[in-house]
Amino acid sequence: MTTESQVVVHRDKQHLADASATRLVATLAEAQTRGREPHVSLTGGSMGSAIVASLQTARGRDTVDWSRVSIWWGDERYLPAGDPDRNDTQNDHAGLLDLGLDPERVHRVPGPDASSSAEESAELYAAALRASGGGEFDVMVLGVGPDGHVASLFPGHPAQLAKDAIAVAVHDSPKPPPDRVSLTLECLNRSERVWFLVAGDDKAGAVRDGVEGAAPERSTAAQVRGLRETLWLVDGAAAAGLPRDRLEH
Ligand SMILES: O=C1O[C@H](COP(=O)(O)O)[C@@H](O)[C@H](O)[C@H]1O
Repeated sequence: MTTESQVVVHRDKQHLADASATRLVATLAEAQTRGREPHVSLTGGSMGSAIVASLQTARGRDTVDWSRVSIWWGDERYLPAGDPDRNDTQNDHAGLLDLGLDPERVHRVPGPDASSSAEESAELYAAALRASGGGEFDVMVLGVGPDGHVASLFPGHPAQLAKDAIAVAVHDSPKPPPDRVSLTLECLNRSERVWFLVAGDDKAGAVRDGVEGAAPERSTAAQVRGLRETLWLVDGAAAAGLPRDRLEH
């Protein structure tokens, strides 16, 4: 845990998605200026597709060489390629592939059509991360569930406690579908920048717990910090449980 978290509040979900997309573009462009070939981890859920959709029209979009950006996911529902409930399918439908990415650098979590089990999928995904240099992300984008989960690591679930692993199989997920693959806390915590994207009043408690550093049984989000930056990018409704002196606008 290396950085203090900052909270940035946006007017509503759309402004949050648009501002986060602009922030991502600026961060990637700056990394490329330094000669980096950046790695970004995307998220599923309500904000996952919102930021991808906003990237289509984000200011400065063309300053990024998207063909040299590597894309990963923090978690995936263990379903076949193209299943509408997969996070990557939802991001694809939001326009991910219209950005000009190199398909070789879009690293999808294998589903049951490409692996024999969620365990094997996690191993294959971890191997792909190791082959790419070890699973250190420039930007880790995370949604947060109302129960405080990030990726597919649910508070109190055994997968949350996985050690010495990059990725882990998750069974009996409290949120459907039951079988998933997730990056581990150890891996999430090797990201330069961690950005939590959260909108909606049903998430106000999860945001408060995450920002205030609640225990693992209550909040997985609270266990994740970026090496260089930890940002809670939220809308006004999701920020409702926080003291005013924690907020930036
Ligand atoms: O199932 C998932 O849920 C979380 C949060 O989703 P939301 O719809 O409550 O915003 C998401 O971040 C994760 O990637 C996904 O698999």
